Amino acid sequence: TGSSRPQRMLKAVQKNATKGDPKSVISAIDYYCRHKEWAMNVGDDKGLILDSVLTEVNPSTALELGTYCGYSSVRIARLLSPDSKLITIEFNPAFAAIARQIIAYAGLQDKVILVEGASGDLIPKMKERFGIKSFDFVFLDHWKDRYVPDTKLLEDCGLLKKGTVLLADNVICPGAPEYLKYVRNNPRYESRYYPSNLEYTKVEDGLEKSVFLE
Ligand SMILES: C[C@H](C[C@H]1O[C@@H](n2cnc3c(N)ncnc32)[C@H](O)[C@@H]1O)NC(=O)c1cc(-c2ccc(F)cc2)cc(O)c1O
Ligand SMILES: [Mg+2]
Repeated sequence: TGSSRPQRMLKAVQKNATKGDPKSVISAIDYYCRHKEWAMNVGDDKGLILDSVLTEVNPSTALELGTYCGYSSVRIARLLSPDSKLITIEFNPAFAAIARQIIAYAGLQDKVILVEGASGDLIPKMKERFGIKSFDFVFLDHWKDRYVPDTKLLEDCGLLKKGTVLLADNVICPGAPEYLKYVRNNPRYESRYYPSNLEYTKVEDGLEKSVFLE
């Protein structure tokens, strides 16, 4: 059987990026996905918005839901300060295996804890397993109909604190209409939409940033 798209993406990183250089890993993936084979990374355009929100928040503990191949894990971890950590959750073992290799190639394995499993099962275990009191930043990029249940789960597990920033990908394409309704009509959140485009295309998409106020 042939290779998979994630395997080809990893090959492109190993061929075109410099080991230990996160910026070159990001560029190698963006080049490959724009010119060779599309893939569902947050991408370079929305990536710049992710970078600016991260720089503003400067989180000590960050959570990512939906690692895929680790592109946004590398984007996030490269901007974390020395003792900060990113926990990223991915339930597809094949994707997780590629992501581990891409994160390691970027030299960021000490800042990223990749956990294999479903967000709904793992979020309630964050405190006991990883000693997390609360998250400063959450990047939602997994199944779009899990954004609302998992946000409620994070609230119920006491993993959000005053000022925690949630940043959600794909709120227009593929779309997360229930999530937009939830955060925009909820007095416990202050939300703002950042217009952009679906990764590597001209299709409209954007990120929704929601600050937890409770
Ligand atoms: C959902 C995927 C991203 C990953 O999330 C993991 N996952 C899921 N649910 C869970 C869980 N509950 N717990 C842990 N991991 C979990 C999965 O295995 C994928 O690897 N992302 C997308 O589907 C996605 C799709 C598009 C897209 C847009 C236009 C098109 F024409 C076609 C596709 C764009 C994007 O930017 C995406 O992000
Ligand atoms: Mg996405």
